[in-house]
Amino acid sequence: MGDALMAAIRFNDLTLGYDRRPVVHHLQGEVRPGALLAVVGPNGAGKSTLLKGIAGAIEPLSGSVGLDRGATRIAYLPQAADVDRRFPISVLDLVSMGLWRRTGWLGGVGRKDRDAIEHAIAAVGLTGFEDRPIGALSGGQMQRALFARLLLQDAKVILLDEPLTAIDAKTAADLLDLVRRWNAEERTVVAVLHDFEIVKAVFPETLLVAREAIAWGPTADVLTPENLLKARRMIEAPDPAAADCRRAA
Ligand SMILES: Nc1ncnc2c1ncn2[C@@H]1O[C@H](COP(=O)(O)OP(=O)(O)OP(=O)(O)O)[C@@H](O)[C@H]1O
Repeated sequence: MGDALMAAIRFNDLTLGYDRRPVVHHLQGEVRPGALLAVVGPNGAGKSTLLKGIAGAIEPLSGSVGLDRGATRIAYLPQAADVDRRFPISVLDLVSMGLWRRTGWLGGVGRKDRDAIEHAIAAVGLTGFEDRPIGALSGGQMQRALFARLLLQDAKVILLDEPLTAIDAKTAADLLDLVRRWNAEERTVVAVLHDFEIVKAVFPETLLVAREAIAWGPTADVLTPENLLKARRMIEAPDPAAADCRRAA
């Protein structure tokens, strides 16, 4: 019971996949509250799948993700490619969605909420863009708007799937400042990233996945040439763990 309170996210022999085909196998471990954890690995390693599993967007094939869904609010930023920007809404509408949990679909937005929305938009440098349709934003501006929505969600656990991909250096630096701010506020941040320089500079802890956890711990201990080679080999080889899973089933 005491232990349960110590973890923000707990993986209990977690296997995730699609159509009964496992992608991430037998993950075990826990993310402590307030952790700043990078998830890295080759393309197709299962990083996005893992975030979807934590967010509850997909059900485990076996095992479980332990979190107190009632008490722990989760905010999830999907990969940019998964966000439909043809949806005809303005920046203001998009950012305001961060308050839906509080206001409900038809709930009124009071003065305090309007201030909070304004602050969030200012915090990501989008003041003046409020009425712009999201389809008319650059990739970087869209990512700023999505971060403003995350700010309003006020979640204890924040999941970011490749938040800095195809983003210029200035925007990346601004968004990383928000990540640092969340960390200072003792929120738990789990981010899928491909840029190891950013991981080393900002994320003290790293999980290297390639179908399974190859290494998990302090970033410098995880991002070694040996571990990265092991991860690449794991992805390039036929999937032996899938056979293991069938045997275990
Ligand atoms: N909706 C889906 N249905 C079936 N298979 C899927 C689905 N989404 C992902 N996969 C498969 O699961 C595996 C892991 O994909 P995932 O997107 O989790 O990897 P990733 O590590 O995030 O990769 P990348 O770095 O390329 O984004 C891949 O083989 C992929 O083809």
